[in-house]
Amino acid sequence: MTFVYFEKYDKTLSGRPPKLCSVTDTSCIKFHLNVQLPTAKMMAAEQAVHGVPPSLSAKVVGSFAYLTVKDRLPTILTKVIDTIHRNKNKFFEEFGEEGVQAEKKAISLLSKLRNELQTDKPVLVLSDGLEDADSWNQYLQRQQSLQGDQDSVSWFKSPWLYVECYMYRRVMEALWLNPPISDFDVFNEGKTQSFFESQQAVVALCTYLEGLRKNMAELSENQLCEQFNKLLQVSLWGNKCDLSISAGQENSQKGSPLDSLANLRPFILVDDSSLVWSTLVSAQRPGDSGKTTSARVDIVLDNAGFELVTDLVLADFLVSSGLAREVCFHGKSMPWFVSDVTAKDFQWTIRQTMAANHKFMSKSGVQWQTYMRDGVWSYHDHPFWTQPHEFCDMAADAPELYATLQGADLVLFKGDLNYRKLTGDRDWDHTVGFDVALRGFGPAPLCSLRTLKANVQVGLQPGQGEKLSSQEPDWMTSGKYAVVQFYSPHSEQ
Ligand SMILES: O=P(O)(O)OC[C@@]1(O)O[C@H](CO)[C@@H](O)[C@@H]1O
Ligand SMILES: [Mn+2]
Repeated sequence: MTFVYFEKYDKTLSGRPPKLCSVTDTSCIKFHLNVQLPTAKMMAAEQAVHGVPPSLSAKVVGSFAYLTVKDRLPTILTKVIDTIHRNKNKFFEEFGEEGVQAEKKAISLLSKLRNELQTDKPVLVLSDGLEDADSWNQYLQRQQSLQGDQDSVSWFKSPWLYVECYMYRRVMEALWLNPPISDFDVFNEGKTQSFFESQQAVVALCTYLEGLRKNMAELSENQLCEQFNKLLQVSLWGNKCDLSISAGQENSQKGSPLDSLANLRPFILVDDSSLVWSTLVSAQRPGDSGKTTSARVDIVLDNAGFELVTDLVLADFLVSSGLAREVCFHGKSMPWFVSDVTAKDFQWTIRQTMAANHKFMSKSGVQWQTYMRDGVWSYHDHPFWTQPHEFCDMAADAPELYATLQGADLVLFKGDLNYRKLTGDRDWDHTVGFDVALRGFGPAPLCSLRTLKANVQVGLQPGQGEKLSSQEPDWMTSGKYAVVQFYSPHSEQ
């Protein structure tokens, strides 16, 4: 099991994570603040108390969590501050002096936040009166009782998943407390840029989709399955293009994504796509009027820009092939992890696709708008997706969302953050089963489509993780590897 990695001292704030070296090479440890190295004994104690491995945390000096909290999160906050400042004139034009005052106050709150983070201050209660504030405050209490009263819940001492989500919620607070700029999306520029920079790839995908739509009726079941696998993999690798991992730096798709699939195949560490396919096929049932009914597929979205287009293309294929009768998209209700999809991004992407100066791209956009209008597609943004909970908490803490997902025949979870929440962002042994790591979460058959960008990975073959660790110490965080990992609650009955 990999517990601790140490960072070679590196002052650069390059987007990609710095090189990691193994636990045995302690010469390069850089101590930060008063962070204590947890011993194997401490970790074992936590596991004994909670019955599960400990949460990944910045308290493990040199770990990816530590590097993220120490370097990447402050960089993201600095960019947020810079973006707000650069938009000062726009705020003045729109709202006059009030807009400029709001800009100043928001920046001052964000600088304070960055300082709290960098000096490992206690996590503060939220008092902005937003709908979800109570739930965040209850979660803070929960963390405090899990941690014991000795230390306050703080940026470097508490679970990484929690503090990282909390940072984005505090960015929301800084804007929300400052009308008239409350609904300014600080990450919007990066998301739209990622879309425009991927135009060539988007055109290639829409053109391919058009060809498929035309010939769909002639495809044999095998050919349909082959096309499904292709578009599933395009959506999988679309997850490489997120902006949070690169601290907001440009990260788009240039050439045709379909051409790279064969070369990328060896980097899929777990491929359960045949189980995803059989789930879709077995959801086809004879309906009342003699017509076959097919699956409802839910897609828990991750990033806007190119990744979202790959998801829409997959969803279009599912519906136009008849494999799905309905697709429900789940997105975020506030700007989140730099590049995640909000309702505005979702609508904007469809509108931009419609307005494109390319026949098949605009045709796809019109088709997607029609699916939305007719209710074949729908978009939902439950507040639970922007809370810090592990998904095993969903049934108790967001029962109505759990019930909604139970109505699906298949739920696709896109991206790394969703994987972290599915597995609780814990230091699992790599050979632990995905079903075990889900800890009871299973509203419906589900599949994670994720490129690896955080050091949690379960469901590998014995020795597979060790081999990768010895060859490429950053295999879990480089975005080079991916998984298509499936679980069905029905197969346990
Ligand atoms: O969910 P996504 O978009 O695939 O990735 C989000 C992400 O970049 O944010 C975190 C780093 O700050 C990592 O867990 C993860 O790699
Ligand atoms: Mn994301």
